[in-house]
Amino acid sequence: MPKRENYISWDEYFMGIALLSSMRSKDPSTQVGACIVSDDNKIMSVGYNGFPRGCSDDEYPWERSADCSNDTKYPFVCHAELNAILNSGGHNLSGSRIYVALFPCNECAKAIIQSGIKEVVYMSDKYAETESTIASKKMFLSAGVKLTKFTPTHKNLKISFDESDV
Ligand SMILES: Nc1nc(=O)n([C@H]2C[C@H](O)[C@@H](COP(=O)(O)O)O2)cc1CO
Ligand SMILES: [Zn+2]
Repeated sequence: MPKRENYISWDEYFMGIALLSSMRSKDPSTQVGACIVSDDNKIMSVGYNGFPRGCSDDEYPWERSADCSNDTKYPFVCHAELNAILNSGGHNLSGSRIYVALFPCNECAKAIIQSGIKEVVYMSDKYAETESTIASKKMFLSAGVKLTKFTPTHKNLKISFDESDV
C-alpha cells in the first residue's frame, strides 16, 4: 500500500500545537499560543497567554482599556512566548525555533533572543505598526534571529473527538 499523501507538514504540526494551546486562553479578545521545537523537531515546550499562577482569571481584569492601566489586563498577562520559555523547565533552548500565532512583542523578543531561540515562525502580524513590534524586529535583526511567516499547505485542520473517526 502506498503511504498517505495528505499528511501535515512539520510546520503545520507545530503551528497546530501552538493554536491548540491558544484555545486554553481566557483572554476574550486575543488568544495566543506558542510551541518551542528543537532543531531535530522535538517539542520542548508550549504556552499560551494568561495571568501568572495564583493570579485568578476571575479576579484580574480582562479589559483592554480603563482610566488606570492596572484596571486592564496588560500589566498582568504573561504572553504565550514567555510562558513557553518559562515552561521549558530550564532546558537549553539554543538553536530552537518558536512557533507563535502572533508576532512577538519587544519584551518577549528579548526573552527569545536571550534564551538562544534562532527562528520565529509566526502566523499573524496584526500589530506590525506598533512601536513594540517595530522594536522586536529591530532586535531580531541585530541578533540574527530568522523570521519566517507561516505558509500552510492546508487551509484548515479538523480535530474530531468522535471515537468513530479513529
Ligand atoms: N505576541 C503576543 N503574544 C501574546 O501572548 N499576546 C497576548 C497579550 C494579551 O493577552 C493578548 C493581546 O490582547 P489585545 O491587545 O489584542 O486585546 O495577547 C500579545 C502578543 C502581541 O505582541
Ligand atoms: Zn510578548
